[in-house]
Amino acid sequence: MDMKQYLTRCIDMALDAGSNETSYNNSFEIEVKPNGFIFVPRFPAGFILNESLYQRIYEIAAAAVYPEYTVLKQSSIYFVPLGNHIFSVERGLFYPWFKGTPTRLNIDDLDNFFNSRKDYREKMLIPLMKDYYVDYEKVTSIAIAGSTGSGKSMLLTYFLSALRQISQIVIIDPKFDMPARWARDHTEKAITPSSNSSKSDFVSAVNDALESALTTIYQRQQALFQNVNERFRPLSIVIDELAALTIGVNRNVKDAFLSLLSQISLLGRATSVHLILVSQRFDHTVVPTAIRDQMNVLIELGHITTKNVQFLFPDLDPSGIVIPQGPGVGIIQIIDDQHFDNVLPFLAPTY
Ligand SMILES: Nc1ncnc2c1ncn2[C@@H]1O[C@H](COP(=O)(O)OP(=O)(O)OP(=O)(O)O)[C@@H](O)[C@H]1O
Repeated sequence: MDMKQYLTRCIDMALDAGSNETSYNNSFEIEVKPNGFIFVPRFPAGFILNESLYQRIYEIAAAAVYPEYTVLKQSSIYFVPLGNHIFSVERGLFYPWFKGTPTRLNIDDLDNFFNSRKDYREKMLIPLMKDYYVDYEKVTSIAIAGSTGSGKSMLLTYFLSALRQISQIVIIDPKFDMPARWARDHTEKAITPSSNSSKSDFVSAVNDALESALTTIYQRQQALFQNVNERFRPLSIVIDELAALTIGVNRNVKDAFLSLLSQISLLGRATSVHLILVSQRFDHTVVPTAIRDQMNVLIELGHITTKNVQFLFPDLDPSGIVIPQGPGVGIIQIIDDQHFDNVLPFLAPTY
């Protein structure tokens, strides 16, 4: 059986299951293309071509073609005109896919791996999975979410090793944990709480660092005003466990922190000032929606459920996305002008 026949049967049987009145039999056709397949309904049909039908077919097909293909989840119905000028079959529902499944990178020695990348452009392309890169010049802010033990620290260390080659880094580590140790071992700057000062003092120190980043942004804006082609070395502000900075802190200090963070997230794009934020959750008590909306690399690790993804991916219903099991696994979306905006299964690099 070829893919066209196989998909037709899978969809036909699953759609008809449990329904007495509706027969899909002979009422649609499947066209298989290299970059996806098209569900072509034959009108008049006994079903309604709506969002719910689109997503049901996605769920059936995504599982049916795994692991030969990965069908890309769309947030809404994807119509395509077929251009054949036959009223009954002039349109279809498109399901983009790519061959195979997302594949994890296994790296022996992280520092060696990034040191061996040669020129600056190559270093700017941070590999995240096999044949899947994020271009640091094209994105401003990265959000990493996930429950305890889901692999956030390991992924953050990976990003830090990559960024060390291309960016000035300021690390903010409220838990005095892995990022602080990494900074010590790699002689980078880290802001951490100290035993003899209050939490508000610590957040005030963080605010000083953010103000300094904002000053850099203003200076760079001036430079850009003079010369629109001016390029800057990236400055990356890395904040681990964001929630720890906003909970239980003096109201004024917290408001100042969130206001600075919002300004950096809004203005950093043109001036190469980046935010990398890590938090178990990104609900509105942790980060205002204005900041969340500016994030253009979104990663959720751990258990992927509608409830868990609602903050980083408010429009996503994750049902049907085939996510492998294991540590450092979840979903990713890169919003730039190079990737499709789809949410993909994600396997964080192992090293
Ligand atoms: N990409 C990965 N590849 C292989 N193993 C991983 C990966 N990510 C995480 N793990 C395993 O899962 C364990 C927990 O990961 P990690 O400490 O990064 O989680 P976390 O989300 O930072 O947890 P916490 O919030 O408690 O700090 C790691 O010690 C490692 O054994």
